[in-house]
Amino acid sequence: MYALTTAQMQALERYTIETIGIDGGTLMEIAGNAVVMALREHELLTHERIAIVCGTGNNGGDGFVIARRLIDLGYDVRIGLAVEEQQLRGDAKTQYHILKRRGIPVTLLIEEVQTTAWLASCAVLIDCLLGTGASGALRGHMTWLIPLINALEKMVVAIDLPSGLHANSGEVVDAAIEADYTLTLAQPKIGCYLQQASHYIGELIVVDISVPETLVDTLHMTAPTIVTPALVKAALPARPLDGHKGTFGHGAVIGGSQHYVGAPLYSAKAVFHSGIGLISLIVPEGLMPSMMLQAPEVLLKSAASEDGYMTKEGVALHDFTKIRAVAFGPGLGRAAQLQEVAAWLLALEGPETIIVDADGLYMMKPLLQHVRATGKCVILTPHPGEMAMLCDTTIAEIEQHRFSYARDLAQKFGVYVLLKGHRSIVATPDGAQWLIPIGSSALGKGGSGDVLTGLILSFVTQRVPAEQALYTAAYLQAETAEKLAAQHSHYSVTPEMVVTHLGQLIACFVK
Ligand SMILES: NC(=O)C1=CN([C@@H]2O[C@H](COP(=O)(O)OP(=O)(O)OC[C@H]3O[C@@H](n4cnc5c(N)ncnc54)[C@H](OP(=O)(O)O)[C@@H]3O)[C@@H](O)[C@H]2O)[C@H](O)CC1
Ligand SMILES: [K+]
Repeated sequence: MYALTTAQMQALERYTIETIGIDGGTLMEIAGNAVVMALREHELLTHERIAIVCGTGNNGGDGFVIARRLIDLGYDVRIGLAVEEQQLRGDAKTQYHILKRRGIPVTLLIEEVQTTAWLASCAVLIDCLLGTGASGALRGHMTWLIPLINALEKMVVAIDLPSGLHANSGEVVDAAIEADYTLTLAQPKIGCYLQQASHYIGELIVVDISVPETLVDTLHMTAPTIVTPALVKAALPARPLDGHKGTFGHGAVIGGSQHYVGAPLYSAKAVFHSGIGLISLIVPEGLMPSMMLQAPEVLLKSAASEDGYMTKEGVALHDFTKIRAVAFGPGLGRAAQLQEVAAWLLALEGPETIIVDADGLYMMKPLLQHVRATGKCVILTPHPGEMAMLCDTTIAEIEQHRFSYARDLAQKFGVYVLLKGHRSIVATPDGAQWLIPIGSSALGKGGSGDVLTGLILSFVTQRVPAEQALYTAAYLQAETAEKLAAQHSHYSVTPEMVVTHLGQLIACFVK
């Protein structure tokens, strides 16, 4: 499954019509019928009255097909048109005339008081006002109709996209339908994962309309792959029955400073709950007493420090020859000597992979142009604020163009990037991207980033390829947090709870 732009979706549609030979009218008929099947399969219909509201374009045309088919199946359906009849064009106009010839009435929704009463008499509202063709601020009757639909607080199912949500950017100019469910056609649109889109989308269901996913390859498109449970299951490291500590590998966390004691501990604990063989935790010497008894499974190592921050000499005393991967940054702080640690780490023989998080990102930024020459696999895991620092721009700019900033950073320096957020993105040096379609507000707490870093470290140490380790870690953390939030609320789930409950989710995947 891919997240596509409007232009890409239109290219797939054009290919299906012009090259495969399924004409536009037939495609609309297939789409409408497929939506009806999905509505029934997901039990979104009621035997009370259903209203289908339609606009000028093909999204409205889909609505006419859906309405006709539901009527044929015995549902009590009302159809509303939010534009004048003469504004209809192409396949939508054809479908409108099919309704007319069938004697099915269509109500014009061009007057607010009557429309309110009309909508209020229905239990479910199906939104076919605008789809991928929407642009700019709302115009005409949509300006009052969309807020009115939201105010009625009925169950709303949006077809293809919630009307008013921009398919490419996730932007909402004035208002957009706040759907309970969005039945998107063929493939999800990229805007469903950007900005505030999740507020409008509700549950996203993808409907197959005979525009197959394989066309994305046929047409050589580059689009982010949406991470599914199947991809996560396939990426989990093998666990041979006779495996031992050496099989599952030795990783290290370098972090902690006088002000941040908990962060590296969270990373180290997450590592241990996800299959690694051995974990070393290297912290400034002053932190040793407070860490001693907190995680007995961790090999705790002290590094000489100055002003509460570790020194290169202090870290370099330790043996890294058997360590496969290092996470650099949790609780590290920022100090000039830490830049020396970063430079030493990049040049270090032994660890094949370096994961850079939190303040480590600030220390690594001036060195990024040297990454390619080292031949190491370097993974950056910024949140939007850290990404803005790395790209010398603002958070707002990053949030508006998440996919392009992640891809450009990865390609510029030959690094792997996990741009965190409500919908995290993975980008690789060769331009591939993955999108994690889930997230959790329960993770909006200090410590969550450290847990994620630990999970990534654990998976790469177990020799999971970097991009798979990134999307698997992010997916498992978000899903665990959501499952916990269902029991304990989004307010109360802590990073520690996520760590200790990860195993329940992993168990479901490896069954
Ligand atoms: N993906 C597929 O393979 C298929 C998709 N289908 C459906 O088609 C729509 C896309 O259809 P399209 O006609 O391109 O676009 P819309 O239905 O979104 O309508 C666009 C018209 O709406 C008006 N418009 C645009 N922006 C606004 C606005 N901000 N306010 C008010 N009105 C707006 C505009 O009309 P004008 O008369 O004002 O010019 C646009 O022309 C896709 O989403 C699917 O639902 C196919 O049915 C099956 C295959
Ligand atoms: K819609």
